[in-house]
Amino acid sequence: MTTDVNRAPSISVRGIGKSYSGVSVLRGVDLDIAPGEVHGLVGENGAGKSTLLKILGGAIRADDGTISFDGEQVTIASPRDAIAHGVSLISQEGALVPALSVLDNVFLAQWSQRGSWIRARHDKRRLAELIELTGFTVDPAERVDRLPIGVQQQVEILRSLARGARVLALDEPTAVLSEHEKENLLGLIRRLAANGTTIILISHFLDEVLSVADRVTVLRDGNLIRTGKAEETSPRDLVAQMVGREIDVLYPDPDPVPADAAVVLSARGLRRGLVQGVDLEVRAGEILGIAGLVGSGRTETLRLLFGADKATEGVVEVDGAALKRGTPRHAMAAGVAMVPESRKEQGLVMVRSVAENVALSSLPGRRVGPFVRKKTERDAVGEISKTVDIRAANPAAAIETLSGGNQQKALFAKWLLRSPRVLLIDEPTRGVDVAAKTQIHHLITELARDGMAVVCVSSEIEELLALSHRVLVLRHGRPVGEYPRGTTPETVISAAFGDQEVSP
Ligand SMILES: Nc1ncnc2c1ncn2[C@@H]1O[C@H](COP(=O)(O)OP(=O)(O)OP(=O)(O)O)[C@@H](O)[C@H]1O
Repeated sequence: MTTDVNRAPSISVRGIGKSYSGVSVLRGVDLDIAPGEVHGLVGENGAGKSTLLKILGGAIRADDGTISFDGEQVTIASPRDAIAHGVSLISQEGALVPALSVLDNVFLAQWSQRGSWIRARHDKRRLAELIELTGFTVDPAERVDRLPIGVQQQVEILRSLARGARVLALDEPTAVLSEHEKENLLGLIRRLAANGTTIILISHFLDEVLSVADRVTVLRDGNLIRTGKAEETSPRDLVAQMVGREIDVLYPDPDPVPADAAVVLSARGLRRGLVQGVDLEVRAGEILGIAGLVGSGRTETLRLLFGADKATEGVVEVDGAALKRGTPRHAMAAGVAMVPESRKEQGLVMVRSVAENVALSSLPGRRVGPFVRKKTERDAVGEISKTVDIRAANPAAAIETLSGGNQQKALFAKWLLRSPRVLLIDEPTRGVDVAAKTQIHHLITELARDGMAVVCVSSEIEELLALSHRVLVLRHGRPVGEYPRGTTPETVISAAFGDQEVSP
């Protein structure tokens, strides 16, 4: 072997193919990546991006094709093989041991190699160095299951670096990050690449990919459409290549809220944990956005509104009647639905089918809305799946076999089937491709037009300002301002930061 083990290899992928149950999801993919290159990978939900990365990371095996490093063909049959070649995959699913500390997770795989006390001292020092290098703020002693998703991802990156990764494959790493954290991560990617690490980056944020990548590859329906230099490519070009035609990805404007629209949802003095006294009102036909930094109490506020957590103080009212018991069952009976942040932990049963998951929330006694009226359940599930454009091999396919973005759409469909009066949505378009994102925005504006009251939390300030009639900004669990449509993102971001300095 002539490969210098410390240097990132050039990667050559030839004729990679993969099928599931006879359905081809990657076809004859040829790709060359230079050492130290940042290579962007884009495409619609289900295009095959994660599949390609999982093949390089040894999580799955290709049916056809070869992979070579520095001209030598290699076999990557398992994650262990990939790590031995210096390839580290950070997947959408995450791969940490929940009950262990950050330190233990970072060095777990290397435990057998050294005596325990030497290990402890060496590992602590090494982790401190890596934390400094990356600029992450992670407590080495904290259990990883107590950390927000964005920080868990940082732990995975630290683990990859501790293993000496020469190729870092990142599957939608910024989907779970706030604007500020995104900038940090993109800065780190640039620094790592400048030091010779090869980075493969999947993202639905096309501006972001173009800003950090040297070259970008577009996949569509399992085919490689084009690899081009980032500096010669625009987001519009990428969308056209991803979708196969020119499309408009402008956000729709919501209709004005009728002057006489009644208040459907109101909350006064909500408190629990991070939430330190939130008041809000949403009228029929209104979309209220909630913005704030990670830890500002955005998600926690939605959970209190839904009764997923019980408020220690305060009241929530729907149509003027208090939700006394503060449980999800009670909220649902009053017509409140919630699309949660984490599709895995809170929303979907991964081993059950798309149809079962979508139908799961339609318990006896649900309200009969436009999607269900005069239809059998199966037809209704089929129709709603079409409306949000869930791309699955068939409705009987298990949710875990869907691409990440399509899982998100299934989660959305599940709650729409109930035709709620109040829709609470946390990060509605996380992991969703640009075209599908516009569809979801249209859908939310249509639901508001039909009189639904919508509360939407999103880390994407621009999305929030485009979608909402008003944006409420939370800081340290309290509302610190309310902004109408047309406000600049910078204004909202500085309100979210408060007296802290706003990063440019
Ligand atoms: N284990 C599996 N069994 C069956 N089909 C699968 C399995 N894993 C993935 N697929 C299918 O392969 C196709 C490609 O999925 P992949 O996850 O690679 O898409 P993606 O481009 O990463 O999408 P996203 O942007 O939504 O993450 C999808 O149609 C998906 O349903």
